[in-house]
Amino acid sequence: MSNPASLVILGASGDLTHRLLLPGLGTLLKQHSRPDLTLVGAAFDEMGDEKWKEVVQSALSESGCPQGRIDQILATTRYIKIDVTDPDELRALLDSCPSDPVLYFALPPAITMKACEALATMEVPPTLRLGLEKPFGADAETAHELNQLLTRIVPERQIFRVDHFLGKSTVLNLLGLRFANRLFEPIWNAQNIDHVVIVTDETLALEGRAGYYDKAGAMKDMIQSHLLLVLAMFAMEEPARVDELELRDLMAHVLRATELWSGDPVADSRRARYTAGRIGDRDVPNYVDEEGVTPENKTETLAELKVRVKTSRWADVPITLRSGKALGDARNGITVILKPVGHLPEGFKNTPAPNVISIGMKPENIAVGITTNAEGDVLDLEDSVLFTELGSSAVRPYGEILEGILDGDPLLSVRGDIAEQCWRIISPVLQAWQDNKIPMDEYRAGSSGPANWM
Ligand SMILES: NC(=O)C1=CN([C@@H]2O[C@H](COP(=O)(O)OP(=O)(O)OC[C@H]3O[C@@H](n4cnc5c(N)ncnc54)[C@H](OP(=O)(O)O)[C@@H]3O)[C@@H](O)[C@H]2O)C=CC1
Ligand SMILES: O=C1O[C@H](COP(=O)(O)O)[C@@H](O)[C@H](O)[C@H]1O
Repeated sequence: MSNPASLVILGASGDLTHRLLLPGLGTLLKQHSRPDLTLVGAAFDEMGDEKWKEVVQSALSESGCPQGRIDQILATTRYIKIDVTDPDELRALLDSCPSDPVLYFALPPAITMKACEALATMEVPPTLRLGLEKPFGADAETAHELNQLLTRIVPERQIFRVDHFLGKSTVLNLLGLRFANRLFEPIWNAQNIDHVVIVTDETLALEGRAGYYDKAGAMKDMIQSHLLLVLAMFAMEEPARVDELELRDLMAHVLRATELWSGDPVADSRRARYTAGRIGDRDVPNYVDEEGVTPENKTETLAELKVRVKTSRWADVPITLRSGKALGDARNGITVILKPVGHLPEGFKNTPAPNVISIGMKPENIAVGITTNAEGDVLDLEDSVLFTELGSSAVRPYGEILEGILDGDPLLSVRGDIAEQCWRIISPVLQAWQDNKIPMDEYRAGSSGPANWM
């Protein structure tokens, strides 16, 4: 049985709310009825209760939530027009919640900061929980300030820094794959792994999100948060038990040891921006011509970063993190390229390619490349793949994340020091980019990236 809670989505008219948050909630409600959950939508927009209910109905039914449970939510949900930076309006919003409030900040980071400053000036309900979207702050300094500000509002246990990649089943599966198999953990180290690549290439372009994205860019939007956390899960030492304290300590340990590969941001990072092109049957405009974009912001839509984890397990293993938008093919996952075998017996007709382990995040799967003899020829080597599709979790990543917040379980939320470490790692790169030390390359929308990156 769940506790009564009022889930207040600040930024209810935004892209995140209708595209990921509400559908995630729908998958959660499909699994577990939460009769005591009240949903409140709040934003600047004038949309009103009726339009909000349409948004909720459409997003929850798209996720397969049974109509009976949708009706339960629709019976009490309402929409409030608010400027979240105004303390009086926030106060009134909190006072109107019928049960323990959970404020979910689906807002641009600068607005989240202002809303938290407003909250810090008032007395809040002692049970108030805060769910904060990424990017957490806008740089290392503001992330630190935000952490300090938040602890003036509620204790750390009531702060949920959201990173929905931690709710993805393949990311969680890194634990099972490594620590519940004899096969993988013994080779999960610099003695056996040559290099690692973690990629999220999207075919989505800006999708009307200039207000947020043009101030963030690929490095802050994806690498600073999601991909560094995936790296932390990928590279962590073995936990004694799977709980919040162990996992978050071990993730922090990896991130504290993570540095730019050579220490020089000019050598260890690249950035690029898409120009007009075609993706499938969609024409995509030049990024700088997209509505709401300020070309002077010099926002990158594709970023790459090369790092190392300075522990004996990972010494000298280059790890590349890459993420971009408007690319021709979606790629989403971790590729682990193993070293060649120590010694290959003489006589084989060919040299085997290195074994590759691919952990797909979307779709979720694991592929292990192996080399065997070709049929009927003991000396001819050929490559094949052992492949398993991971059954996608019935609850989508945002459903998992919301479940943690509603149940008060911080396992899948990002601890404050971890968020700050992620910023520390990319800070020299952001500085070098700001100082124009690294060129802004270009790639055609629908291509696989800049020609000089191949
Ligand atoms: N979209 C995505 O795919 C993902 C987004 N996120 C994160 O979610 C956050 C929001 O992103 P996204 O939804 O894309 O952004 P949008 O620009 O689409 O939405 C921002 C929302 O904030 C509201 N807002 C802005 N200022 C105020 C204010 N002063 N008072 C009240 N409401 C305000 C807007 O209201 P109005 O429209 O009425 O002005 C709108 O509802 C970002 O931190 C982003 O990183 C995380 C994962 C995925
Ligand atoms: O956080 C974000 O993630 C989405 C990609 O998430 P996925 O679960 O669909 O892979 C990305 O499109 C968006 O720009 C970013 O803010």
